[in-house]
Amino acid sequence: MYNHFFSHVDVDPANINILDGNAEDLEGECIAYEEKIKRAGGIELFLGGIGPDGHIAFNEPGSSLRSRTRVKTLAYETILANSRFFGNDLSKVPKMALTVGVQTVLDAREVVIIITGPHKALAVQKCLEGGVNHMWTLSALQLHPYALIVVDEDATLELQVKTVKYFKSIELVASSQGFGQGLESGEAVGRKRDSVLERLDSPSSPRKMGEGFLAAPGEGRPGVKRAVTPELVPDSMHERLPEDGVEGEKKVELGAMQAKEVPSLLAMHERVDSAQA
Ligand SMILES: N[C@@H]1[C@@H](O)[C@H](O)[C@@H](COP(=O)(O)O)O[C@@H]1O
Repeated sequence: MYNHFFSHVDVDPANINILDGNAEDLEGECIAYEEKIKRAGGIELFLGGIGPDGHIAFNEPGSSLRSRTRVKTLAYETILANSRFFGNDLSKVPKMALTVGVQTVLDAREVVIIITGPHKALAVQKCLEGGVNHMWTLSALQLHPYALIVVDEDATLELQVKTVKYFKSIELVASSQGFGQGLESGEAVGRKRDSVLERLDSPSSPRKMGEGFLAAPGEGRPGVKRAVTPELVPDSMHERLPEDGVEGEKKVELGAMQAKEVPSLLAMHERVDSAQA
């Protein structure tokens, strides 16, 4: 960690906290680690990798998705994968490790996982295309609001072509619209939330709780009437678009397949209008 990471970034050594696998009281060490995270205000960014069996941190297959920092017995595959750090001598690789839990990772504000190589391709497929599953613990990230998985081409080998194309196309469209992968700072998100809450609570806010709800006839709560608000009148989406397209819209260069699909989607209203005529 020092050679490959900490020595390259501007970090105060006092702020480096690595679990001590040689601590006398291993359980105490794990409890203290969770407590330190809590006292620091939580993990801002969790950066990690996975094993070929899809484990995140050292949360081997079958780990509880609610797990926290604890002692974990390593799978043979993991011992094998980590033998490169021990002169390829299996007997020197520890058989147990201290690791943050799946829930510890899920609690981080943002998670970035870097996955390279064909030997991780099956794990990528299981975790991205399959459901949330404790046998492939990376899959728990499907529940995280800000998770980014960075892969090389080799790691995508087991994915469906459709999946790879899908992710590439949404990336292209998002960047053409000026959206990156960046996550706003916690403060900025907090400020935005405060201002929205303030607006909702403001007495001058046109919408108060209960207004605009549809109550079944005769079952309405006192003061709540069935009303057709302007929002409930169906309108045509295309009428909201300016004649010459959305202002500032950038041209999206899509592959041959999408190029055919996008214009037909944009022209959807025309088909609806002609069907109604
Ligand atoms: N605990 C796991 C390791 O078991 C795994 O090997 C590594 C990925 O490392 P790499 O991307 O170098 O294979 O991620 C985590 O740290």
